[in-house]
Amino acid sequence: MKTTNLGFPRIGNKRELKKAVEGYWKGSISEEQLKSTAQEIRKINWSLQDDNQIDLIPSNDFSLYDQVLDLAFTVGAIPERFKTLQQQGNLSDIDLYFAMARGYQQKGLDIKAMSMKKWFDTNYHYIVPEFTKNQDFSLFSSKVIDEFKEALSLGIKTKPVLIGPVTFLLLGKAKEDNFDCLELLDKLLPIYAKLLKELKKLGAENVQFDEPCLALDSTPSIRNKITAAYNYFANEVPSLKIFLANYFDCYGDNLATVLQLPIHTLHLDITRCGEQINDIFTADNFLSTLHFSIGIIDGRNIWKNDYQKSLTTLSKVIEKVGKERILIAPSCSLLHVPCDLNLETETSKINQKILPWLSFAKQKLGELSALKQLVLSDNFEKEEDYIINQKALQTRNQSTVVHQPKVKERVQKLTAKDAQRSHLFKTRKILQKEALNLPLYPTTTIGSFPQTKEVRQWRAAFKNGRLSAEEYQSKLEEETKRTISLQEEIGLDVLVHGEFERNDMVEYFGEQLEGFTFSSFGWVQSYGSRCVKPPIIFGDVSRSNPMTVAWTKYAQSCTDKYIKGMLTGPVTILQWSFVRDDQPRSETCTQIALAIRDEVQDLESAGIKIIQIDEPAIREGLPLRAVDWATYLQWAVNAFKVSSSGVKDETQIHTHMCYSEFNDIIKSIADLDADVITIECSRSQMDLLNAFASFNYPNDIGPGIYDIHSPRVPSKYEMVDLIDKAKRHIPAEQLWVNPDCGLKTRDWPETKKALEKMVEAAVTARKLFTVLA
Ligand SMILES: CN1c2c(nc(N)[nH]c2=O)NC[C@@H]1CNc1ccc(C(=O)N[C@@H](CCC(=O)N[C@@H](CCC(=O)N[C@@H](CCC(=O)O)C(=O)O)C(=O)O)C(=O)O)cc1
Ligand SMILES: N[C@@H](CCS)C(=O)O
Ligand SMILES: [Zn+2]
Repeated sequence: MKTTNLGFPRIGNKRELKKAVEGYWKGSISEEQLKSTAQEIRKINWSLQDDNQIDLIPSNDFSLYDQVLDLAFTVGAIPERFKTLQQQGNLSDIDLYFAMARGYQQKGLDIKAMSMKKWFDTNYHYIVPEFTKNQDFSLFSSKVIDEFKEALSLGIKTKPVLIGPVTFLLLGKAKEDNFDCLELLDKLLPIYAKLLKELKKLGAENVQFDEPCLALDSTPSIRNKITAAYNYFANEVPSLKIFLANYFDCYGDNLATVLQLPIHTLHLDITRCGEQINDIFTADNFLSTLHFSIGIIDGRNIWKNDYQKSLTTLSKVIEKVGKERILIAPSCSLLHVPCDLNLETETSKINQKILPWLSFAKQKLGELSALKQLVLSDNFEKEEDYIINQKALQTRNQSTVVHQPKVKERVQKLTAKDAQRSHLFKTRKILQKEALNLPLYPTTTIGSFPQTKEVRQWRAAFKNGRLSAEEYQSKLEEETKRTISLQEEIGLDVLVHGEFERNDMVEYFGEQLEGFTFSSFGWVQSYGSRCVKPPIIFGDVSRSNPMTVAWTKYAQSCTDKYIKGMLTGPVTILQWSFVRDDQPRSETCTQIALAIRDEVQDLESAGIKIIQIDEPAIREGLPLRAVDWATYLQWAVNAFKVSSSGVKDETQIHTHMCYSEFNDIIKSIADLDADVITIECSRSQMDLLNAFASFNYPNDIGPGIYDIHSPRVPSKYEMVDLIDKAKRHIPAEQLWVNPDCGLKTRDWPETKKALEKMVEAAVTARKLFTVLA
């Protein structure tokens, strides 16, 4: 029996990679310095896994930006505009790579970045490969080979990780009509084969192919492609052991196919789909040579593994196939959990009572080797590792900090009425029009304004005591006031306070809610160099004090215009936190919803007439298989409605969503019954609105008319054009004008210019509307 790992976090314990990459972008460090930091991180990660006696250690799980972009780069799937850019701008390969991820606006050139999308149901974003019908592939980068050699020189023969060809093509975007990216498989496979042969020559024995597309609803054509690809590899490189990994859900209707593949090992995510063990071992057609990687350590959450449960599962598997054909593994790459719990020392903000219940990436490696030892032990119950583990779990189960009867009671007492506004939108719209008197195409922003280095430094200084609470508050109030004056000058209709007090839109709320704790160094990569520090929900959730009322009231005191109160919604707080695993997610979500409801009502009582409850993660939380959607949508929509329905009809509730496609869930979006929804739309040139239009979406919509992910300032006419496009989908009286998302990652000069143009565009669109009417 062996242990293996599927991938390790690459940002470094203290986000060394983030700092180096951003330093390189700013020009403060050289390419060599960046590469040396990257190499040091890889070395630390490999050594750590080696020290923990992991038998099969991954390589090529490292990335300077994103592993899907790495693969596109490796197989030469470089869109034409970037090939031209490289020539015109004389870019080095590394600058070409970053240009694909971030776009390029220098030397008079203006090239749009490739788009980003959520990686399955995670909060990690990948760069979407772009494919054309006549797409050619070639071996463009030797990263996979280089990193294998690098580990070899440290005495570690790794298992290189590659995203499988079928998943890679399915994740891509066809840049031309009427062609299916999967048609490119035959052209792509020889490039993979070249890599495999080269790896084999260097001594590689195992290669991991990640094919998480197998966790999605599939088709016979996709299954045929899977069969074709892995038969091809087996023929081309017969002696290489192929480790096929699917994670985040069951193999489902793909199971029969994968059980027949000429592969060495099949990886199963037991944390998400325990029942597939039974399915496999009751199937009469799996190959007697097949090995199984049992993904039993949760790669998506931070709770200690329950050794008793795991050993029971493992013993069932061993009984069927014997120890020799088993590997113990995390359920997926450890990319989705923080690096090391040991960084949370006694000075950490983390609740010290909770600490013994947790396990981050490094600790999960320890769990893997401990489990292996326990399986091999004659009397595991007497082993120290087992006793300590069970004691920690017992303390957690019995802890008084977890269970709050009053919270449970409040959830129990909820009725349908609590999740329903008093009147239908039609009536509310009239009342709100009277109360608010906003123009046609009202202009607003999504909430955050630039989180400058200064703002972050004030927060850091406040946290470590170098700035008093009064000084911190007064600095943020000044920044808020300045931002409000600016919004007034620009002529926006509905203003925001700017969210300067927030480290993050979820962590900020987590820090103030009961039942949550938060780490000091628990960073997880969200995209590129950007990281988040997900709060940890360990117990029943409630709100003991208002969280945003003082900031919002202060902002409202600076202006006669409306300030939009700004909250994060229950589903998003749930989705972007590490969630307790001892009760259903729906229960935890309802508890959060009640806490947000309290805040909404307090904002209303403080005189705030417009309140936005952000839910960018509703779509991301959708289960991977359609059969599970209805249950999720029912409780997720209900939670939002619990949070938003405790106010008067005149109070206008907004919600905001980004990174989402709405076709699949449009009915549920309508069921949220928010008075206004603002959505990210500009990159799709309003195509996203099709879903709303064909559904005759009844409430108001603000389709984003400028892309906030790029420093580029759109012209007024571009935006007038987008408003016009939106008007072709949705009646003008329902439309709002706003950017795609918050402005926290932008700089001030471009923000100011873009918002000025946006307001000018709304004014022009209003005039055009009047003329045409
Ligand atoms: C909307 N998005 C979000 C997602 N998930 C979230 N949980 N939150 C989101 O907003 N998912 C989808 C998208 C992803 N988008 C982003 C966008 C931007 C970031 C980002 O900027 N992350 C920051 C970290 C933010 C943060 O917590 N900042 C802290 C400061 C922490 C820090 O760096 N401190 C320094 C000292 C300060 C200094 O001197 O500058 C230190 O510790 O060294 C804060 O503001 O207080 C990032 O840096 O990556 C993430 C997701
Ligand atoms: N209110 C948040 C939403 C981000 S999705 C912001 O503006 O940053
Ligand atoms: Zn957003």
